[in-house]
Amino acid sequence: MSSTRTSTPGESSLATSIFDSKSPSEVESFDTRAEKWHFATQVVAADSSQNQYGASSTPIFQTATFKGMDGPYDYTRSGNPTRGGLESHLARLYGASQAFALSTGMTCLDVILRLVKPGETVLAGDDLYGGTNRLLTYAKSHGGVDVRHVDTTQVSAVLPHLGAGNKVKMVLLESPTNPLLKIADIQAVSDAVHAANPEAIVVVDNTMMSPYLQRPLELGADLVYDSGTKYLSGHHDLMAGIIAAGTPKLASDIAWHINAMGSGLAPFDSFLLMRGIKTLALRMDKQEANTHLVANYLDALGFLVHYPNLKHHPMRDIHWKQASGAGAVLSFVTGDKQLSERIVSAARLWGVSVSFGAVNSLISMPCLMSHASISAAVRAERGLPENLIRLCVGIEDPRDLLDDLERALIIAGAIVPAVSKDLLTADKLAALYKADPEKWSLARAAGFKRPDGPDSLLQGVAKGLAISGENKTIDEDIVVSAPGKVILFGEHAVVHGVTAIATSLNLRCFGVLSARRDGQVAIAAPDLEADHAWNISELPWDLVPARNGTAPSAELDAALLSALEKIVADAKPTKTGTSASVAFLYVYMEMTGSRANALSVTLTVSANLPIGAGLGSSAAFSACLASSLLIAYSHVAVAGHEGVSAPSVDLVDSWAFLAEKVLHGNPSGIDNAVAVRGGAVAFTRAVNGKEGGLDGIRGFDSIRLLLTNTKVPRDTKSLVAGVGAKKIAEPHVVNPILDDIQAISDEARGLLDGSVVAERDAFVGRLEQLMRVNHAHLRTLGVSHASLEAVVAATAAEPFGLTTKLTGAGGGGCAVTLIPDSFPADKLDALLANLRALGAEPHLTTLGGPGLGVHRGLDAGAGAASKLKSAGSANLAQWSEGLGGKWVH
Ligand SMILES: Nc1ncnc2c1ncn2[C@@H]1O[C@H](COP(=O)(O)OP(=O)(O)OP(=O)(O)O)[C@@H](O)[C@H]1O
Ligand SMILES: C[C@@](O)(CCO)CC(=O)[O-]
Repeated sequence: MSSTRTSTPGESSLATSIFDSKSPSEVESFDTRAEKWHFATQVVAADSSQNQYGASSTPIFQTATFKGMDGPYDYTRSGNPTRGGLESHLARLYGASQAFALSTGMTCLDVILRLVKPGETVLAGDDLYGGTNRLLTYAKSHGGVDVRHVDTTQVSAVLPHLGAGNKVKMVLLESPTNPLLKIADIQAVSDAVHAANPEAIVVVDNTMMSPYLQRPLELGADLVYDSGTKYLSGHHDLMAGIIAAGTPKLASDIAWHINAMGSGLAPFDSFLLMRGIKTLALRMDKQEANTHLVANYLDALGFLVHYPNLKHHPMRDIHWKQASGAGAVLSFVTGDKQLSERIVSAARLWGVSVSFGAVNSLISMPCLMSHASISAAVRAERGLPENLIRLCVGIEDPRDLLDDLERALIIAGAIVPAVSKDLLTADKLAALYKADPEKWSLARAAGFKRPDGPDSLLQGVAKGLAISGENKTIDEDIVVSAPGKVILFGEHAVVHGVTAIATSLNLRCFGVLSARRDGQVAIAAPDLEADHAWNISELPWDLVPARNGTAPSAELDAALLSALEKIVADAKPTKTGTSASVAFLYVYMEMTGSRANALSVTLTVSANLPIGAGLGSSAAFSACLASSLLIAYSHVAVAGHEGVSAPSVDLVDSWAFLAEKVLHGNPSGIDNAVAVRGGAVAFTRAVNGKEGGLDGIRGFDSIRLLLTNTKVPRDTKSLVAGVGAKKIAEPHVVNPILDDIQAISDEARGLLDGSVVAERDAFVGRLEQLMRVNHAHLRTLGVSHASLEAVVAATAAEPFGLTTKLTGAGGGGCAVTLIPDSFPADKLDALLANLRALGAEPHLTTLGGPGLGVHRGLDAGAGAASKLKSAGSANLAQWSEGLGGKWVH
């Protein structure tokens, strides 16, 4: 830092200050010590210890006038102790003879330009802030100043203007420039200017760097100004400008003008600025680290990025010679102005705002915003691309910043998933971020590419926004399937945090997501006699909740849900068709995010599962819906003939759960967990701070179960809600039941997984006993039904003596009967006949089996969707065989 420093803080102000009471030796000791401190210490160590009450932060002297004739202050325009304290502090930070705090950065330039007389020349850069340009133009038109714009980032472009006869009084530099981040060699230009004319002054607008990263007075400049609104304050809650003068002569000239014009900073703003400055180094470090990640990410995606830390920056070496950091502003070119506009308007976390330097991140298009006052022709002449986007990076978590930026780029059509790349799972990305944030940012970029092809960009843009009226769609059919489930113990109780035991079923729902090219999205569910299409442009996209990353929101959005219920009701579907359509549109819209990202597709679904019978038909449907859309949007990759990876399974589960929430209101998540993962599980929902969990169990396949559909239709949503209401109204009845069902599930789990060893007969006998008690509890909870009790009675009657329990939501639907190993076939036939006579439909169904299935290697032209639509639920196995290829799980 310069050795020209203030001997007392007060001297740096226009007037002497309250610090005058300090003895020279005290002041010396502070300054001598401060000399050795690093910048991050100096910004904090404002020397305010000597004010009259020993206030540890500079007090606000909110007064216009001061009493008396011979005191150090008389009028705040000329001097104020709060401003004086700030200015002393700033003088140290800039290594200046004196520093001045003014009302704005532009006021600083206005004051500085007053040092130039009519007829004298000002050389200014050609990549300047719009406001700077405006003021210079005024000086030219009204002040008779010869303003010339040259490329000040090339010393050779400056030299020809310095010869005799040019009357160059001032050379105005910005480095890095705004917004193209070009670099001027401050030292080389200063040397050249001073060699040509010792009277000429070099002025540097240092706003992009702040004195933390660059101190131009040390490089030979004469005056520095800085918009204090930016990094110095850091919070966009005040406006200020700073002038730091390298010599007493310049300081006294500047002081004269400030006093004459009255442009000094007000006391309250001086106080705020002082407060902001103390965290300058801390903020800048974090903002810069974030900017490196964003710059790397955009660079790796193939955008032309301007940022002095990137290896390809043409003047990187000069920058690092004169500055200790690359700052927190970058700009990049997309190649298309409308594309840039869409990116900017799709950003959510990045605020669309002019200015920079605040702790929050901002995105802008300079040509439309900060540089709009420069005419389009001049912008073009100076090489400022209209599509340039400027990012001013804040202190947020970089994971959120990249998430938001990535989402904006996708929505705008600027990048598309690089499907050929192995997509990193969320877990791997999280680990990578922890280990090496830079690698993490590059790995994220590797998941995407810019749209390629002959008219790559324009095509991508058109696709991205569907401007051509043609929505994006998928390249080939996506075919999926998922099983239903049987709950053996714990239904309903599981909603309230009790463990339930369930297994998958060999009955499944099948789904085909197929392409459309008419700007519509559709569902065809022949089992429900539902076949509906909606115009994508007419869906309520403005209601889609903002979301981070690929996971769904935790809660349903009431506004979106009710809007979709209304839209679906207008199509007048059947009751089941209504709920399926609403669930489909809800998941589709939330996953898509915005209209620009929407795929025009049809989901065709059909199941050989009875619907609304307690066997998890809704969860199987939800899993098909979630997985096919996740594959379509490339959030889930199915590589070769391998199944879906574990993290992708979790992702499908979370989206299937979202659909279940639409269908069931308050589901526990057990049905979708089984539909997606298959096999048998012990599932505990995380509620009321209790930890949830999901464990696979074996042992189900060793027992024979008979499933009987009472064919009495019911609605899971209202049955679940009924138990919830009872729990609130009669906790003394419901809570002990829940505790007992927990004990039942615990014991059953032990028996099934073999951790409780029992003889076979005792094992079956105990399971039957547990089923009886569990069924009685469900009856008390009010979810049994006469039709279910009839099945219980028919199976218990002599000569059968079997145990039956309702399964799933109850209220009708299915019952499950345990068939002991020794139960004879003829008796079983007789039992089936009795059940049929009751009007029920008994099935000896195989339990267990795979979860989510994805079909690979579909025969071209298989017409999977139309065949599924017409197959009929009894013929789905045949339909599946006719697809060619194979299922992977
Ligand atoms: N084959 C299908 N096609 C389209 N939608 C279906 C299909 N099967 C189920 N659904 C959706 O799931 C809903 C049925 O859900 P419900 O929860 O009432 O029954 P369930 O899932 O069979 O029973 P439980 O939840 O007790 O196991 C239907 O109204 C429909 O919205
Ligand atoms: C009744 C219930 O426990 C099972 C429905 O299959 C509800 C749920 O867990 O979401």
